[in-house]
Amino acid sequence: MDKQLLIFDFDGTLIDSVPDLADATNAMLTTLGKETYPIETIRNWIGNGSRLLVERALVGKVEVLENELTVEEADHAEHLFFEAYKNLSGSKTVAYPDVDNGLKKLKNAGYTLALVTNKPIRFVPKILQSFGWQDLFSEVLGGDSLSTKKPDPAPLLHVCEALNVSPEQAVMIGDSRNDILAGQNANMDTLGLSYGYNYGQDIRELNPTEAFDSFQALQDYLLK
Ligand SMILES: O=C(O)COP(=O)(O)O
Ligand SMILES: [Mg+2]
Repeated sequence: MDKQLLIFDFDGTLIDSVPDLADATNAMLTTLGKETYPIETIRNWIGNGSRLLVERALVGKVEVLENELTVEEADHAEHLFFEAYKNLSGSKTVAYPDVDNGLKKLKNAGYTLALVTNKPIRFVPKILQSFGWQDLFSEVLGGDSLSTKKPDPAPLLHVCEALNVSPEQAVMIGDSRNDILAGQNANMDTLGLSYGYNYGQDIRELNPTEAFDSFQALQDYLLK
């Protein structure tokens, strides 16, 4: 493939972090004396960063209506979630099959790698370190690194600028509509992965440039 820069999403693309995110969400709900949810429900609330995950858990559904929660209520719950996730993050999180090897092969093949996640940046270095990936990525941005997050194109364009690569030379790779829309909004090719978290919707419905059912298939395509 004639691209230079691969911008990866994190949760649902490289790592399966749902078990830890679900535990932290349920710990927060338990502290608040509220009903907890099964992991399969919580999986469909991931993708727009921690704040929206917390708000969705508080109302028990994906769509959070205006005025359904007070800012104070959501702030307090988010604080409880952060405390729980700080302790839990990484304990049940695993890399998807072939990701560890695949990332190293792609880097060795000459691609520049970057990471753009909607996860708050403070949780990212510890997880990268736990997989020994701290030196793989030339740029790493979290959901709160800039004033906007995916599906806004700003984080992707920021990475391109920092690495002096044009959007045409970059490709966004992710599991969620937020990744595909961010890439499309940045005028980049997009590669979708079907195994992650996309609100239960097939990633192909977002019309990515290509879509794959495994990291191995993605890797084969990129190394062709
Ligand atoms: O934190 C989230 O909501 C999702 O994170 P991601 O952007 O790495 O998939
Ligand atoms: Mg994701």
